[in-house]
Amino acid sequence: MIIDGKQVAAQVRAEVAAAVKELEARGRTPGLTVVRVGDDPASAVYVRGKRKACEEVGIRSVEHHLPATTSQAELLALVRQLNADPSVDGILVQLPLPKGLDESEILDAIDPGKDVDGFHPLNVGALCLGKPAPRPCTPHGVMRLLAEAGCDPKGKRALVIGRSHIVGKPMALMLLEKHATVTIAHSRTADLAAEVARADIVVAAIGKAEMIRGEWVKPGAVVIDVGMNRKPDGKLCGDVEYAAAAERAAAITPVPGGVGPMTIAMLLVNTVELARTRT
Ligand SMILES: NC(=O)C1=CN([C@@H]2O[C@H](COP(=O)(O)OP(=O)(O)OC[C@H]3O[C@@H](n4cnc5c(N)ncnc54)[C@H](OP(=O)(O)O)[C@@H]3O)[C@@H](O)[C@H]2O)C=CC1
Ligand SMILES: Nc1nc(=O)c2c([nH]1)NC[C@@H]1CN(c3ccc(C(=O)N[C@@H](CCC(=O)O)C(=O)O)cc3)C=[N+]21
Ligand SMILES: [Mg+2]
Repeated sequence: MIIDGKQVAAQVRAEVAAAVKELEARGRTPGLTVVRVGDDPASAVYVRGKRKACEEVGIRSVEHHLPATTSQAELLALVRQLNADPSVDGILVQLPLPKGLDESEILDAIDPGKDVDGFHPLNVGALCLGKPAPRPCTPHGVMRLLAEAGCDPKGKRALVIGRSHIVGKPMALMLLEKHATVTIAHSRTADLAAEVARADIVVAAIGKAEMIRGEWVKPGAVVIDVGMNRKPDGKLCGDVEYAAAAERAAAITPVPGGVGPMTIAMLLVNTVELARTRT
């Protein structure tokens, strides 16, 4: 079974569009502001996708594109200006920031009530404690894909490969919340193949083209590929050796068309939710 992220994302966008209409009937158009500093190529793809999705569902989207030479003080000033702007419901500062900028100081400065990414320490803490708060879009989207694929994590061995603040760590917390037995692997993991071979659910969030071999996958496992890598021929591919893994997996997400579209859809969900709570 191929888990069709494009299709699920379209369904989520339709739900969001209905919620936007409701808010609009109360005179409230949700607004998302994206801040991009410099020219990270992966970020450019993401920004285009977001703009299009916002248009489709009726969210007002504003983009600030600053040069790579922007100073910490200038970026902080912009964040504070957006915090104070009542037309802004969600603020997203595109990561990674260019070298020399202090990412954590910027994320801390975002109003936690406008933190669409769920990266502010207060919202990370809320996730950790199981309290309601905006949730990081990529792992949130993965949870929705698992649900759509009929995969209940309860009691399953889940392996998350990668421990970044934006994907791996929150992913592990969300799987734990759904009662999976969670393992987190990373660059110092001793025997990755053995960890994969044990897992009922594998979430790969590494950033290394096709490094998870299909033959490692346990027959009947559910494989979620978060990776977004570009091959020498320019094509996108994931962190999992797709064709070989698909032969063994019960269900698997493709790249593109898997997790990526869901990340954007969940960003819209978070924006509308923030607008609602601010109304
Ligand atoms: N589809 C989507 O919506 C999104 C896709 N992505 C993609 O997902 C991937 C991961 O992103 P992100 O979490 O930001 O990446 P990071 O680079 O921040 O984290 C990568 C993680 O992978 C681990 N890792 C690196 N090499 C190995 C290895 N050989 N074996 C096991 N673990 C390893 C690292 O371990 P250590 O901590 O020890 O260094 C680290 O924890 C990227 O391809 C990115 O483009 C990201 C966000 C959204
Ligand atoms: N503050 C912040 N939040 C993020 O969530 C964030 C970020 N910074 N920086 C960059 C990464 C990466 N990311 C992607 C989201 C969607 C696709 C996506 O839509 N991918 C399409 C492919 C598009 C294509 O064809 O090129 C797909 O997988 O089908 C990709 C990448 C979010 N990130
Ligand atoms: Mg994808």
